Amino acid sequence: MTTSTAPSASGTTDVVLEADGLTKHFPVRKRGRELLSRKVRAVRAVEDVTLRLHRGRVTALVGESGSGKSTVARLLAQLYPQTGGTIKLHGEAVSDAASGKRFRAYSKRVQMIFQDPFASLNPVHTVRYHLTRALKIHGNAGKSATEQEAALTHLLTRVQLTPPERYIDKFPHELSGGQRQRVAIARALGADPEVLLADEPVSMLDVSIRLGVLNLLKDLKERLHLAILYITHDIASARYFADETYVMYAGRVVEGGESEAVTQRPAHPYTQLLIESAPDPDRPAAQEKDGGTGEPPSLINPPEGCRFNPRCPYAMKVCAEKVPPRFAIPADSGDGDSTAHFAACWLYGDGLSEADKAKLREPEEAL
Ligand SMILES: Nc1ncnc2c1ncn2[C@@H]1O[C@H](COP(=O)(O)OP(=O)(O)OP(=O)(O)O)[C@@H](O)[C@H]1O
Repeated sequence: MTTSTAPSASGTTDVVLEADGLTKHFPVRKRGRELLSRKVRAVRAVEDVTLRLHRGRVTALVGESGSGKSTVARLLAQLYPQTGGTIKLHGEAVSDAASGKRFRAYSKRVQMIFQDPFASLNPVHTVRYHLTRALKIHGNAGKSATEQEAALTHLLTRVQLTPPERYIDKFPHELSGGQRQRVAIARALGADPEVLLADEPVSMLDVSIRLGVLNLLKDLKERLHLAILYITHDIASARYFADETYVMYAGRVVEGGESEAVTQRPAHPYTQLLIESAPDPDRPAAQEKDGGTGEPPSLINPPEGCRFNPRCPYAMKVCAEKVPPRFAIPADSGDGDSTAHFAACWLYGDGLSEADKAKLREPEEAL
């Protein structure tokens, strides 16, 4: 059974931001003999991505480097125009927010946090400058100096940089990586947004402080009911931190659903590979896989059908011919919402024999 609309793991209708069929192709500059050809070459970075972000929920977008995660975030932030598909905020199409005024109105509601807290703050300006600017741009600085000061104090307290007076006049170089990322988050909150798009917000931080920043984002989700997109390479952190998880491979979403289901009962062979190759302290090192055979494909000439098919141990003829739609994965108990978990994989297609499905549970035999 295919799922007609993008399934929501939450079952809620409180969708804040949604993408349908989102596609981004980056044209490649022609060289040499290509100059004579009319053919337009492009990096097909994001292809037909459908996802929903819900109020008060964290949605993880997981995948290896180059799978298109950051491009999805930048499209959702309207930093790039999309090649195809639609983006809706509270049901209203926002595809052309590129112009100054409309972009500002949009970015007030949808804010982005970048991976590198060292690059995202201007080294010649203090925390006060960064936060005041954000408050002013988005009309949240109040009507008097006292109100502005109160708004600054409130922002720093929100991101647990307390007492605020210890941080407010510091320059970025006087702060640790974790503190800088908290300032970047405070700056985003200065817009009073509904959506935070967090592009690998902890991957450049020391392991010891990552959890603190993730817990802060979780706290913001709960207190401010923000819809958060959490982009990561680390599927283990998605289980801990995200309510829903989508897995991307080579520009396409291959699996999605409640994080618990996706991480504990991964259905797509790529998700299984991702989980098997993630470091796990409870598993002997000898059992860890090395990421499987092969490399991610070229996105200029991606494989026909399922983009994972050249690496997939279960690949069938159809996998190299047709792009698989999203197939619902029934809950273990059989009584769950079967639309909550899906995999874009022909192994779950109608007509697949029980013997073929059983192979999925016995990967060694299938190989
Ligand atoms: N501005 C651009 N011009 C051309 N190609 C681009 C551009 N931005 C991204 N790409 C290509 O699009 C593909 C997806 O890149 P993207 O950065 O979205 O992946 P990612 O999953 O976020 O990777 P990482 O985890 O390394 O950031 C890559 O092949 C990348 O080289």
